[in-house]
Amino acid sequence: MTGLSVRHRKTLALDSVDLALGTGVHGLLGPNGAGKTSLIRVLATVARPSGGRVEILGQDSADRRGRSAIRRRLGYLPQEFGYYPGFTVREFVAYVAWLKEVPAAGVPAAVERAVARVGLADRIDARIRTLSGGMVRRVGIAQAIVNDPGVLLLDEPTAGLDPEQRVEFRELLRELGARATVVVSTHLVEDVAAACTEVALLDAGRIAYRGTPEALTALGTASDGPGDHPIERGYTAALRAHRGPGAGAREAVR
Ligand SMILES: Nc1ncnc2c1ncn2[C@@H]1O[C@H](COP(=O)(O)OP(=O)(O)OP(=O)(O)O)[C@@H](O)[C@H]1O
Repeated sequence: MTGLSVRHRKTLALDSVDLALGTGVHGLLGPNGAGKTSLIRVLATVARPSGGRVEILGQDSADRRGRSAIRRRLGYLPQEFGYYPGFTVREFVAYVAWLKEVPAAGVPAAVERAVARVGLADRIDARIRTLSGGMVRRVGIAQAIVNDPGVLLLDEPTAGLDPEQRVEFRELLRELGARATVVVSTHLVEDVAAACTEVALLDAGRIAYRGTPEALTALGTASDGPGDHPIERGYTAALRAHRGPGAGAREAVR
């Protein structure tokens, strides 16, 4: 994306962001209101930017045909994930497969594979309304991966997952990131440290930091800022450097 801006009435949620994302798992970090959801919604083609250009999988998202092509190859788990409570897991994930134009003959196997990958094979014929919050979140992840997406966008996917499920989910992220471009917005820096190949830190609609989780951790090791874990200290150090005046700020940005 180049020069990407998103405005909500008077709020500039994204301010001319340039970002290129390739295969791998990209952790999108930032304080509340930094613009993470606004960025993911534009990448998911559910929101139009106010300015700038977005190219996804070689297609221009400003172009109607480009958007249709992108949507077939995209997986998206929104922060507020809408589903039909009366559907079974199998019915719901199959419905999304159909929306994504997965060839009909391949749908049953694709659904079973996606549901198994999130550890819900034994609940595949349960109605979604009978599942726990964490299980519903996993249904959300299953629907996002059913079309074997080239770009997978997950907005706070680990919210509501218990620690064991989070560990399993990180493993799944690493697997998915081997072949796809995965963007994960999260407040949990441990998830980033464990599963991401790259980090983008947003602050007030701008990129405050880009680097590997290891580099962010190293920034934390060198800082005496707040945080219980070096990557948390790296997060606060990068934010402070971005916000503060002087040469230090520029150094931390790049
Ligand atoms: N529909 C909307 N109408 C007005 N302002 C909005 C709307 N959606 C987002 N905003 C504003 O845009 C800015 C960016 O919001 P966004 O939801 O993208 O941030 P975020 O990084 O995802 O935050 P969080 O971590 O709290 O989910 C915030 O200032 C928010 O108040």
